[in-house]
Amino acid sequence: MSKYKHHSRSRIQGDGDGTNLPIRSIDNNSDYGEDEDNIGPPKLSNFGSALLARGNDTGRSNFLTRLQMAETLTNPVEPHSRSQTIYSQIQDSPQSSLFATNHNNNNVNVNNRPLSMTTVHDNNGNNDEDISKHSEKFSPSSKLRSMQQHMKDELTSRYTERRINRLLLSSDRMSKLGPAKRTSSLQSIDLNDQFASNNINLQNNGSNLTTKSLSGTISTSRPILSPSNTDAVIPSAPLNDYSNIDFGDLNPLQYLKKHDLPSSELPHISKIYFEKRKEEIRRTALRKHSSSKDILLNRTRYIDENSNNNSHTSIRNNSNNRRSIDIDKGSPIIIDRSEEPPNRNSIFKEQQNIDIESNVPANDFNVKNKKREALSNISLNKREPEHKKTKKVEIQEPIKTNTYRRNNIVRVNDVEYERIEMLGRGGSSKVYKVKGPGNKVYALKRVIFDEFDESSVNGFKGEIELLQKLDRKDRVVHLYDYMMDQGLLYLIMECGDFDLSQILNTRMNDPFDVSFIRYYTKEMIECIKVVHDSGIVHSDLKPANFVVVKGKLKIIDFGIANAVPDHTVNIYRDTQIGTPNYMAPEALITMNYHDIKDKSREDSNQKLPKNTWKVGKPSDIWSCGCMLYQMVYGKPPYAGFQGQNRLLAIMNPDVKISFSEKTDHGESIVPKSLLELMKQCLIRDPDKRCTVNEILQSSFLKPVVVTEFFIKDLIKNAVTFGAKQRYVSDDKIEELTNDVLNRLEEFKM
Ligand SMILES: Nc1ncnc2c1ncn2[C@@H]1O[C@H](COP(=O)(O)OP(=O)(O)OP(=O)(O)O)[C@@H](O)[C@H]1O
Repeated sequence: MSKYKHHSRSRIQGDGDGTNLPIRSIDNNSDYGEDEDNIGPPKLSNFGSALLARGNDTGRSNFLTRLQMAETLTNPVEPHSRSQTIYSQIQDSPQSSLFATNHNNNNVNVNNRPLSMTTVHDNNGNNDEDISKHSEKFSPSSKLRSMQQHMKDELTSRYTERRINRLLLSSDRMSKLGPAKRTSSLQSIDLNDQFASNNINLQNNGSNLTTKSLSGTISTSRPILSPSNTDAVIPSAPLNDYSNIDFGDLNPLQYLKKHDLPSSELPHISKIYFEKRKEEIRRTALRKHSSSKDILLNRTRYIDENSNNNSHTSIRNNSNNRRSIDIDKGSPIIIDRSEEPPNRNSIFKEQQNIDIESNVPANDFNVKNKKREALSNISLNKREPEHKKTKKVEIQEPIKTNTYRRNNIVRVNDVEYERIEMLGRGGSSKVYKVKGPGNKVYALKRVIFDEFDESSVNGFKGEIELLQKLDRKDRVVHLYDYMMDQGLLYLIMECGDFDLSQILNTRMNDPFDVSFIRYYTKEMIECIKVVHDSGIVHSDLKPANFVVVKGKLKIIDFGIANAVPDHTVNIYRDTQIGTPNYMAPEALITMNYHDIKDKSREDSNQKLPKNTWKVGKPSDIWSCGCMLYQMVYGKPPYAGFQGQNRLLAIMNPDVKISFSEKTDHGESIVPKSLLELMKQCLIRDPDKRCTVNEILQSSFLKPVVVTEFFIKDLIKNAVTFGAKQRYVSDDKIEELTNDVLNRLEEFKM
């Protein structure tokens, strides 16, 4: 610093009078922003290096050319040492000063550049202060002096220019951020500067750059906050009215130069410039604020509407159909907190933050007033827009990532479930494998229904009730939790591994395996028994409604199930739903109220809707028969008929189901017990159909398994008995037969 001071002074002393140094710039395109990294004023030598290293080769070569010209004029005979010294100093020595350093080594090659053939230095250690003497020593010509003076002027003006710009920049910054650290460096310049009389005083708000005079050296004083202090600076009156200046991309200094204005106008122009900048910043912030306010308003309105209507993000069209919202795209019920509008507290916090950051001395009355004013205008606009913009992006970013993450999260009664994969989908539902608290795996069924359709609401309520009723029954998936809200139903259930339809599909081309059929038939009937024993008709039994949970088949989905008192009782539906392939004829045949002659309704004169369908426990048995049939022959009984014909075929008693003794593969013989069971399940008359208990006791599910030895022994005993007894009565034969059969019971599986 002192070095810098010293050289500055030397230089001015070299000027002779030291006054009214014109502010000039060699390079109008100087990027003063580069200077931001330098703390404190640049050293002259740095500046010299920067001048050459700026990348402007033209500028550098011009400068060197001028040096060389001066050299040539000064010393046409011995051109070597002096300019080379300058050149190397400029290029190489950040510590040295262009005119201050004494160099004895005149053969320094910097950056492999050829040594300059000219010099303004001698080898005797004369420094820049003595340049004029030096010049006189070698050549007293006035032309040389003016040349050297010109160069010095140029450097001085460059330095001055940079310094002013730094001051302007720091002043600009101060206007936005309040006094910053750099202020102290500015102050230290001022304190150390012996040319304090030639000050440029910057006022704190950055808008007033005032000066008494500009001369050889420009120093800055500490920004003055107190209004009384500002009196100390009396700006000279502007030559013109600059209030309508259009700066374009120019800063005040560039403007000054462009319009060839005297440097004394710089403070006035700067004032206008900063005022305009401030106004621009304010407007940008206001725009930003108003748009964020709009968003806030919209969100608030949106939330209000939703809470008032007790609805959620689902959108209905006029025909009352829910817009299908895929859970993949985010559940409407999920509250994405990252998108919640900022509340008043957060805004207040932001204001506080801004106040803290602004770091304005609190004891200053004006500043306090400004603070209040800024707060009342919502002080989001108090900071630099660029800075704010960056901050805004930072806030926005997590929303994206959050959105992605939250798409996998579903909240049911305040418990979060993370989606793992989709297990299956039904008519109006999707079922997901989810991870819940404690990393436990569940099945989450999400059903969209018309919340304004009473029957569907009741239907789903019924399903939940049935699942709850059957809770803890071993053959029904366990319902852990549910949430029914605004057209969406969430069921958190026990998770199965596969459903029966998947199992059947994978075994489709496998050889006929009676054990497999027996096993799954039994599993299926066990499930149906639990349902029927609870007085419930499922009425939509199909392979997809059975899932294997830890090796056990369990029943899911009671969507259209109904509670009925006993096997013989039917219920009457006003809607025909179910899966045609597995539906019993009675569930398909439309009845009108004249046709209804049902035991359970004889005593009632109740009018029934015109189109009704009769379903009862036997309907489930029919469905069961269809599934059995599919396991044996690969497809349900009427699957050969397409579309409408299938329904007609099921309803038509003349369309008989064929029970082949051979499977589709041809080779295998279908066991009689199995054939018999299928026939019993697929009897058209529901009243004649077998029940679940009968199926469970059927010889197919309870076959007699005896050993070869048992058969041999039986035959041997029968022959021996016949040989000994010449006459055996019919009663005796019956008795013996029953005895054998009773013994066989023990061999039933
Ligand atoms: N608890 C569960 N565990 C494993 N998978 C399941 C579970 N619940 C349902 N699934 C799977 O999701 C599919 C559809 O489920 P579900 O049958 O309950 O839906 P739905 O809308 O009632 O279908 P539909 O109305 O057509 O009967 C099932 O076929 C099964 O593959």
